[in-house]
Amino acid sequence: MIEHGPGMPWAVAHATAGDLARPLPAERTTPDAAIGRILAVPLRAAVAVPAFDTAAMDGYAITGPGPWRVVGRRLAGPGEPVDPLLGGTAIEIGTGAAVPPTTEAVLPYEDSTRHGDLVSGEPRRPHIRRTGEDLRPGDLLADAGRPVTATMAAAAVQAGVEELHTHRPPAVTLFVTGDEVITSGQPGPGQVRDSFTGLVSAVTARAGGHLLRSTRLPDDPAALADALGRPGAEVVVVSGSSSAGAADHLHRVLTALDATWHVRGVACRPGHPQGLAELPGGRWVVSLPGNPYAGLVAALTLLEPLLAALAGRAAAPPVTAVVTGEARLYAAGVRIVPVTGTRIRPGARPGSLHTAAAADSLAVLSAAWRSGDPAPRLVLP
Ligand SMILES: Nc1nc2c(c(=O)[nH]1)N[C@H]1C(S)=C(S)[C@@H](COP(=O)(O)OP(=O)(O)OC[C@H]3O[C@@H](n4cnc5c(N)ncnc54)[C@H](O)[C@@H]3O)O[C@H]1N2
Ligand code: MOO
Repeated sequence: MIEHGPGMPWAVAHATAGDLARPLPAERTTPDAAIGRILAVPLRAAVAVPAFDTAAMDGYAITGPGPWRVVGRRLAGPGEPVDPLLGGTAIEIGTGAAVPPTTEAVLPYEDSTRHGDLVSGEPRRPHIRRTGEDLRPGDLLADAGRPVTATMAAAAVQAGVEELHTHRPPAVTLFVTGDEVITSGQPGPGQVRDSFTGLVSAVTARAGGHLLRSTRLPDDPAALADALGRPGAEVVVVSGSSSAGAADHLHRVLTALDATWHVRGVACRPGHPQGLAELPGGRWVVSLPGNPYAGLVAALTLLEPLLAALAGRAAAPPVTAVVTGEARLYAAGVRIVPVTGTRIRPGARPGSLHTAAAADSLAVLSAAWRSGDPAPRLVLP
């Protein structure tokens, strides 16, 4: 059962979830498969960029004083190296083609005049991208700990990198408890439709993990114990069953499984009965209160920082920004309210998501907060 008293201060709970877990081991993947993951080792160029002396314009590769006699043509594409250019000669060249050794400049078509096989003009700039002038093998592209973006993956490919070393993304399984919860169709009398699976999936993906599956469980301690005891994902999320009711078995089951509690109740409204525990063997259990808005608060307070840490992201305190408006503050902890821009959206209740649906973030208001003061922000998924 949830401990009596207000519970762990919200900021301590949030920081604890981000500090507890070490990043999962690194894996090698293609650059594209690494997008969204976190670099486990620095990313360095494998080859020079450009890899060869390259024409930067369409025109003529020239050397020596003009006019130049055009002795050949080279367009971008594979091919044996061409012979060095002799003084007073030129070859017609395409952007991206390897320039012949000894080329002094590429004369763009628009700066040149051609009569028969003679070309003349005034080279104003070399228009040659020299081997390695952007990157040399071993140059640093990104430090360990950086998230791999699509741009970074493309830069890695350009620098000849075939594999990136990134932390394995944490896998999550969600157990949706509650005899009253249905996962499809319109609820009948006494039933509610599951609103956790989509939210947990989105928060998980944003933190760098992936939701393996969501399974509904009845309010039955044996079913819950069996589900938690089975090997599987690194992180098990349980929605509902977090509180004091006759059907709320999670705390008893975790005690029976010899779990260690790291967070057991948080001094916040809503979301008070949330928790974070560790099973023998190292799997994590995150307990989300069944009230959907309270569960969302818990997903952003405990699940997201835990997953981010497992995915290899450095823990960071939440961004703080000014909040204006009115809220009923909670004397023994924080009140967590939906906010659009700086403005509080009034009327959020633990069981309902519609107020948060119209907001862009949640603001964490201390008992001392006054309109216009900054407060930590949790961006809504
Ligand atoms: N005597 C006490 N009662 C309650 C306390 C308390 O401290 N003492 N805490 C209240 C608070 S705060 C919350 S939050 C809830 C937490 O409840 P549980 O986590 O045990 O969840 P349930 O009782 O199963 O459900 C609560 C509520 O949420 C609805 N629900 C559950 N799962 C889903 C789902 N997947 N999708 C949509 N809605 C869901 C469920 O039908 C209930 O209405 O306990 C208070 N009680
Ligand atoms: O804190 Mo419950 O988490 O109010 O709805």
